[in-house]
Amino acid sequence: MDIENANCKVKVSQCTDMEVLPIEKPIKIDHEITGLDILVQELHKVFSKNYVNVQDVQKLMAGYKSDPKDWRKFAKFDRFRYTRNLVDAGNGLFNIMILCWGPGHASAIHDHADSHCFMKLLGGSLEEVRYDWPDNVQPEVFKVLNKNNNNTKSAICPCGNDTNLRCCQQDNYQNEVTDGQHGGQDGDEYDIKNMKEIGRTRLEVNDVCYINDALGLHRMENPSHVDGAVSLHLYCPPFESCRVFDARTGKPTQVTVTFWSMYGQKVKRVGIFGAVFMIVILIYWTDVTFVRVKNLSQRISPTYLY
Ligand SMILES: N[C@@H](CS(=O)O)C(=O)O
Ligand SMILES: [Fe+2]
Repeated sequence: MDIENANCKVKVSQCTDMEVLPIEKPIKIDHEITGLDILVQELHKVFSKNYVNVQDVQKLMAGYKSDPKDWRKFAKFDRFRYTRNLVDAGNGLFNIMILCWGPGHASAIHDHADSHCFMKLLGGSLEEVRYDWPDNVQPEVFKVLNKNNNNTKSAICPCGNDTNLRCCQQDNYQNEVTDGQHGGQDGDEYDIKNMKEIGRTRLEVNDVCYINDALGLHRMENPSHVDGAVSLHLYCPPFESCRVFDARTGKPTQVTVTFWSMYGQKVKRVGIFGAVFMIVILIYWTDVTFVRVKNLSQRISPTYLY
């Protein structure tokens, strides 16, 4: 498999039988993209084709020069954790979002649900730490390739000498645990020191990087204690859940990814008190309706119903 030429309209594990094309290195930026809205338009054009080369997406993202006036309206920070803010849903073929990292905010070690993940730094700086898959957990792509973890990774890592399109690791998820099961068919034994760090990359404004499950796992961190950081992420195909890994043992947990805002509007969340309130109202309403129906039924046909 040659990830640099993978068709990112499909999951990574479905890219294994593609034709190998010559690789252009370093990736040249064909033309400058003059705004975030133009970048989104260009991405729609590219994704309207049957085949979308990983490099085409990298080039487009690299061709856009970060300008806060383009993305300020999407950049919504939270005090406690990084936020995911949807910019465009890409007709279901990709999604593009802005992530806002407060000082010291970080993601947990995660995978990318067999999708292709592109990231561009828009503001501040971020550090990406990449990890090997834990011994007893395998991504779908390794199962398909039927190769061992190490061989696969070294064969396909697209890192070149290009400093702008650096290979990096990152993930996307937020901290809503939806499934306490750990790994399904994956092994049940998780040893301390299961997570092996395999690289660190500092990203500066306008750097673009790419990761998928064949390249490993990662976490991102805003190393600044003072400044925020803003990054632009594109995932294709889009995914709704991924796995996070315990940094000490490598134990995986399935989590749902959520948005803090969509198209510049904060997503309304029902907190625990809101949920309890709604349940009380529902019980009250059901009870009132039941009594009404019961009374009505008694009037209509009392003997039949009782
Ligand atoms: N993949 C993470 C962000 S990162 O840490 O790469 C997310 O989508 O939330
Ligand atoms: Fe990520």
